[in-house]
Amino acid sequence: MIGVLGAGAFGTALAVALARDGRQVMLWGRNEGTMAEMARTRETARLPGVTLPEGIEITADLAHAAGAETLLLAVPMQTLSTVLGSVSAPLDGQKLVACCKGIDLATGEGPSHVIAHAKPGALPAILTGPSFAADIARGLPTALTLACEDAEAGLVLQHVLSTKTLRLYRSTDVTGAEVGGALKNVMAIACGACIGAGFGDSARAALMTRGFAEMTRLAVHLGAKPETVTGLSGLGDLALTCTSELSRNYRYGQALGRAEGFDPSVTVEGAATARAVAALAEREGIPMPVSGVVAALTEGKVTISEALDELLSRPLKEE
Ligand SMILES: NC(=O)C1=CN([C@@H]2O[C@H](COP(=O)(O)OP(=O)(O)OC[C@H]3O[C@@H](n4cnc5c(N)ncnc54)[C@H](O)[C@@H]3O)[C@@H](O)[C@H]2O)C=CC1
Ligand SMILES: O=C(CO)COP(=O)(O)O
Repeated sequence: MIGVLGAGAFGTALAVALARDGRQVMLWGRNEGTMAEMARTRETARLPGVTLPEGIEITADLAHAAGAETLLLAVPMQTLSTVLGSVSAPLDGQKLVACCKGIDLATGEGPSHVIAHAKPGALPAILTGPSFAADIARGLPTALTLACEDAEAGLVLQHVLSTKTLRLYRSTDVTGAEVGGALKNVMAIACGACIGAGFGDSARAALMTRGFAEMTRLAVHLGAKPETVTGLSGLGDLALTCTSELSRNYRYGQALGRAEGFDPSVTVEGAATARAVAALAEREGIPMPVSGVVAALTEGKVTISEALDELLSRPLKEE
């Protein structure tokens, strides 16, 4: 049995893909009324046009869902610690796969460390890479990274969670996979802002490349392998999110670039993560100029033209 905690777009899409491939899945969401409606209609507004297969048990009972041997944690990053704290069972020996992307603002940690602190007896892993929930739910071909420090558990998870259209590549470099997934959202905001402000495609390509350099610098500093950053979880997801209007982070950036408002109920992981990264970079003494500018932009501390000036006025250096 696979339990999915978080019945938003991504958790539901994963549940649909796994159930379609014959897995028994429990999908948990915190709102009883919403879950009852989902169970009745077998539909959700988060994934229009998608029918939830019968193999998905829909529940608002957290303790029940948390009993599954494998748990996919598909809640927003800044709520992960609270959600895990609401599960009273220790989850010892259970595989906890973080499906969220970001860095916890309160602790400066990625999802696997948040899991390790909340449930020290569990086996943490991360599922990350280029994939829009709508694509996964429609059964379109997708390739992701499944990273787990315990190689044996990683192998089991790779097989449990791969389907005919969802292809998982295995890694033991959890830090590298987490940093890639977290930073690509920050860079997507930067790229969206660049396009929204009319700075052009050449500027966006420069931001993606320098953003990738920042991603690599932080990941390697934290002990990751550089080749992980060039994989699906890093470069792959950066390429998708910085170039597609289907990305919420990119669209949020576009709104910033146009000095327009943005619906605060939409999940935009890169905003809080930019602030977490800026604090981490300062603490560790790592230059992360694009992340710093995105953090300042999202906090309203600089305008889009001040952000551009800040990046362009940096001392000239070697690539
Ligand atoms: N939507 C996508 O295409 C993808 C999303 N992700 C990641 O998945 C994570 C979740 O994103 P989405 O599902 O897209 O967001 P969403 O906004 O569609 O859904 C978030 C869900 O979390 C629930 N939630 C919020 N706060 C909660 C709390 N304190 N306790 C319990 N539940 C809570 C909401 O009710 C909602 O059902 C994010 O980290 C995102 O980066 C990863 C890959 C693709
Ligand atoms: O992570 C994603 C694609 O891999 C989804 O991106 P957004 O959260 O920006 O929509």
